[in-house]
Amino acid sequence: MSERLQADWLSRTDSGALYGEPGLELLKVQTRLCRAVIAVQGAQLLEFQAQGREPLLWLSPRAQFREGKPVRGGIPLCMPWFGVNRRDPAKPKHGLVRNAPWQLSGARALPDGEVELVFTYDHAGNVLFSTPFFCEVTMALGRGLRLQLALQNRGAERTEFSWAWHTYFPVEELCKVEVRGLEGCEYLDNTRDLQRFTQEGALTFSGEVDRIYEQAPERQQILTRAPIEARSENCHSVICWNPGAEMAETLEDVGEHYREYVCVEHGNAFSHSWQLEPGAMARASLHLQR
Ligand SMILES: O=P(O)(O)OC[C@H]1O[C@@H](O)[C@H](O)[C@@H](O)[C@@H]1O
Repeated sequence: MSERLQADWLSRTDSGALYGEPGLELLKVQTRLCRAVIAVQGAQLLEFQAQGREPLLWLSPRAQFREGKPVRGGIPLCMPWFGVNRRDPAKPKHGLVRNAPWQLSGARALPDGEVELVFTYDHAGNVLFSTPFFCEVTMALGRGLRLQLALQNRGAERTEFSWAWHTYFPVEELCKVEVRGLEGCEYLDNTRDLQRFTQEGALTFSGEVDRIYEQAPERQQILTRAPIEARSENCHSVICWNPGAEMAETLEDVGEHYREYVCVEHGNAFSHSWQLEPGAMARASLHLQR
């Protein structure tokens, strides 16, 4: 049973009701412009579909919905470190906010038919990441999807934060997908000890791809049957990932489904990580649309 919140376009449900796997609290958005499902844990969009268009996000048919565990698909937010923690590789990959309990702190309808949700997460500082920080994600859902991030260092020391919106996009034929908008960019190849290369032409996927593009431009297109446009502000890193057949076998929530998605992730990692002074706040945004 889903419980209606104050707005008639927003209801509370859970992963048992929607995906047959109890474990996580979910929010459902249904408006005349779109439908979306969001996990409160991690403030993670799991599904988004604009009226009359194809779904924008891929959610693994093998996704697991457990408290404190990452959900495979949608848009997890990786933070306060992206990928392997460089100071302590034993720490969990991609930081802690994707597995953390967030708060829904606002929900309102905008004049043009879009709706806006605001989620916050307040990190007190712990053994995983000692600096306290505050994070706010605003989602505007309409014919497209707009995400805004505000991150504030609430500690007493200058601290490095690296992060990305780790978006999973659905594709029909992995071997025919092209990502445009990265031509000529330098990237670090995570399948080759982070060696540096230059992207020649559009990015295609034959085998494992795991690349961190630096100084990425603001726009990319993911060419599938219904092309996807990504436009970002203040996201200087774009990370492209698909595990390929062999690595996918080792991921129990992916397996043979690796052919169904590509990740094109937007954020600031490696040389573009944010260095925030005590009290400083940084912002970024991402706009996605079919
Ligand atoms: O399985 P996870 O922790 O969600 O990470 C998935 C992938 O995320 C990508 O962003 C990384 O570049 C890859 O190296 C990583 O394998």
